Amino acid sequence: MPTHHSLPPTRPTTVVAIDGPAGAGKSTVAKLLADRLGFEFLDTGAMYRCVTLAMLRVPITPSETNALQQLASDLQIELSGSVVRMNGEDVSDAIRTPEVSQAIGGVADNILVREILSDLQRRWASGKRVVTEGRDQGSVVFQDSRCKVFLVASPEERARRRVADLAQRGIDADLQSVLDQQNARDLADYSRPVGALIKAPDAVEISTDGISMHQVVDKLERLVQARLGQNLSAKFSSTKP
Ligand SMILES: Nc1ncnc2c1ncn2[C@@H]1O[C@H](COP(=O)(O)OP(=O)(O)O)[C@@H](O)[C@H]1O
Ligand SMILES: Nc1ccn([C@@H]2O[C@H](COP(=O)(O)OP(=O)(O)O)[C@@H](O)[C@H]2O)c(=O)n1
Repeated sequence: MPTHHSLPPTRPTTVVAIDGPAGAGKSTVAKLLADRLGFEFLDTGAMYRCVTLAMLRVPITPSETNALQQLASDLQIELSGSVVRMNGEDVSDAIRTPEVSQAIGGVADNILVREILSDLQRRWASGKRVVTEGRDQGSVVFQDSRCKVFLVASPEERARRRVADLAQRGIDADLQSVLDQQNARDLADYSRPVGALIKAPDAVEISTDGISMHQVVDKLERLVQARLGQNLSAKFSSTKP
């Protein structure tokens, strides 16, 4: 039986939590910030997207709550950088179709699914330095984080970005229908009883309207330095020759 002294030292978990509505720029800036800091990047929306894709493939509906919860707890989700694997299959592109975005609300509303995925997120981050992004990272999953950001942009700007994003991936989408779908998702995200999109009281709100993603990352880096300065210098001193 291992003694207390033979157990490996547990590294503290350091989390920068970024929340905000769809298209605010969370995943773009979270990835860039993680690269700059030497942190890992956690895209929690990808987990909700995996459960939704699996649900559509069976197919079952969100109203089949027991089957949906069983599906979520049986699903093996692996996130590594920008690559997303579901039961070993690379689904990095398949989870980002408009069909998945449209069906995701019923999955994200399920309280037990949220618990399963929140638990997976905490285990994934355990002992790491992480920039995470989603809807409930600062308010629920990583409430203890000392660095929380609430990223926003106007609905029109977010929809324009999403259309450009889809076009780059060869998906032709019309601005008004993207805006309509986005409004429906915003409403669901802001109003769900558990895990609703909400600015944590200790989060800093940053608007990405009219500023480049690099300017946003500069702001975030300054915030991280101010809030986590000591933890960061620990990293730099440990990597010195
Ligand atoms: N500050 C910014 N200015 C302009 N476009 C941006 C900015 N930040 C992100 N984008 C673009 O907006 C789109 C949506 O960003 P994304 O990071 O996917 O948002 P979210 O993760 O919040 O849904 C991407 O195409 C991205 O390149
Ligand atoms: N932590 C999270 C992350 C995503 N989600 C849900 O998953 C959906 C897709 O998340 P996403 O981050 O991939 O979406 P985009 O903002 O990239 O469009 C959101 O609209 C939420 O309904 C959630 O409920 N909680």
